[in-house]
Amino acid sequence: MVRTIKGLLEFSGRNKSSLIQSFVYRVILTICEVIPILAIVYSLNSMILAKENGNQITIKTLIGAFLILLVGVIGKIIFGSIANSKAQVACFKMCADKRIEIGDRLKRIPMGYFSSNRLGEIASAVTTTIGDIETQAGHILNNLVVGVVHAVVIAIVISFFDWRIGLISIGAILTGLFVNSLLQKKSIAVSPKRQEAQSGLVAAVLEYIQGIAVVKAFNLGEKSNRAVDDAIEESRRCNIGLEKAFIKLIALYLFVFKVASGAMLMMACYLFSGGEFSLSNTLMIIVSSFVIFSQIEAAGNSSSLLRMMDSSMDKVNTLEQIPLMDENGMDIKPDNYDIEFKNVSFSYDSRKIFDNISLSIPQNTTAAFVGPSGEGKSTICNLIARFWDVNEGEVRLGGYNVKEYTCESLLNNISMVFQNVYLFQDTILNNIKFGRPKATMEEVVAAAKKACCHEFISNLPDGYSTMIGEGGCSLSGGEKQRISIARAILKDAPIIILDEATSSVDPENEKQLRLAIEELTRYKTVIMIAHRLSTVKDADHIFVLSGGHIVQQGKHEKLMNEEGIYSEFIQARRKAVGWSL
Ligand SMILES: Nc1ncnc2c1ncn2[C@@H]1O[C@H](COP(=O)(O)OP(=O)(O)OP(=O)(O)O)[C@@H](O)[C@H]1O
Repeated sequence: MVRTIKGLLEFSGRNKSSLIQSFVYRVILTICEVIPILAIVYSLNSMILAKENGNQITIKTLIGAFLILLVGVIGKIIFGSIANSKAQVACFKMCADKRIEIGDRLKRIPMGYFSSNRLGEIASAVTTTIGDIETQAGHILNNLVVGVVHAVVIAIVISFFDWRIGLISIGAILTGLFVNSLLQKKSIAVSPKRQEAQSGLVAAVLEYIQGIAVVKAFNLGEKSNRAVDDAIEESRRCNIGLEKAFIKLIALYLFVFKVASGAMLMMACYLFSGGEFSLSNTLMIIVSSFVIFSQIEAAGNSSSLLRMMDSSMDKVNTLEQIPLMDENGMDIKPDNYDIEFKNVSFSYDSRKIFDNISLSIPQNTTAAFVGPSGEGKSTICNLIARFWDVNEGEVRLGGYNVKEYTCESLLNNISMVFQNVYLFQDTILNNIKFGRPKATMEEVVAAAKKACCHEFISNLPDGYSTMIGEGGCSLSGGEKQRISIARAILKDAPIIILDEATSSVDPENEKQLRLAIEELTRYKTVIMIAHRLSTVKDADHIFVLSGGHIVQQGKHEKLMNEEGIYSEFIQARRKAVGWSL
């Protein structure tokens, strides 16, 4: 428990003091909960004393007892609500901070980290795992703190009346805590399995949703459902396993306190019958024996969740320990935008893509990469933007190795327009402003006009405020492309990486797309994966990739006059299935 409290305080970051305050208020609240017992003792004593003297209990005594009771109740309400709100607000803030921290971190880790399994892991960590901590951390820890403090305070009070009954209650608390530690040990074994199952479930559901179009097109309903069904089954099995693992120990935990309550009660009666205990003390112990363990018993259920929270925090913390690519990066503003590959070798895991390639792209020129499918054209772009790190050699931008930049200062220089455009579930305005969040409406409209999308946006019912579906699914391919170009125009970065769309668009859309690209690439350094002969022909420099090397390079005319795969391809274009031009 102490370990979890320490872990939670570390996890809470800047909300640590609110969390500590909530614990302190909980302790005061617990003391307030003991006060009514004092009121009972006070009234019983007065009642018995009055009876012995043949008198009636006075109004003054009753008011006194009532006031003691009132102090306890008011204290409980005030400190309980402060403690609850402090703990809950601290948990919400701490989890919001964690989600933002993880989001920031994800931008700065290599793309290699994001395999499909990891997507499930990350998604479940950010949603369900942090969600568990958010909703449960405050309650679990408060229940435990209240449970233990409540029992200890009453045990101390009882010890003043009779040390033997005090010993029974303290012995029960210690035994209960021991059983509790067994419970947590058990939990160490089963909680990570449950979390693994949770990640697997999220990964399976994500994959199912992402591939829903293929599932429908190929009528794979049953087959693909099986993966989700299996993940649900595994998650169910782990959840039930978790419960089963705890059932016996929780029963033992409750048994200890029930037996102790009984023993306290019997002991009080025994001492009363032997004349060692007054009636009022006996009644007080009887009342206390019912109250003393009520909170710590309730805390027993929470304690089984303690380890679950522990492993939730561990899981989130591991995400925070992924090494950042730009830990030692500097905020660099280069003087020029020349791009250079110096003896670069690169592999995805064991699959080698480039073997010692060198190339240079002077600023304000257009470089086109062509070659058969899978030869590494997109990979060139990924290396320039440092989505991946080279294995050997250097990629340089403006005279600096891309590894010397912070990710942010490197990407400030680059706009990327992908073939598969992704638009966020937000307004068109915000999707364009993604390129420069502080842009004014006039600047957004100017960019949209240059990208030839102002007209169709203006014709939408809500214009720029029109909401688009996740992934931009309510717009046509050409419209999405032009919005992504508007976004890049607004960013106005000096380097443009352009993966030209291969999908055929109608002539009107194609004309608009070409105009938009012309606007985007004017006076810029352009790296393009070209799919159309017309764009390749105009490039200042063409690089032909094959077999992990640059097999040819130069202008279109030069390459056409050389023997090699470029001219062969152009001449026998119809045969060259799979080429990107
Ligand atoms: N994240 C990745 N992990 C492992 N292998 C990858 C990854 N991305 C690409 N590859 C592989 O690296 C090779 C080069 O991929 P890349 O996308 O750069 O080729 P490309 O020339 O752009 O292909 P295309 O013209 O078909 O788009 C391919 O064989 C591809 O399967």
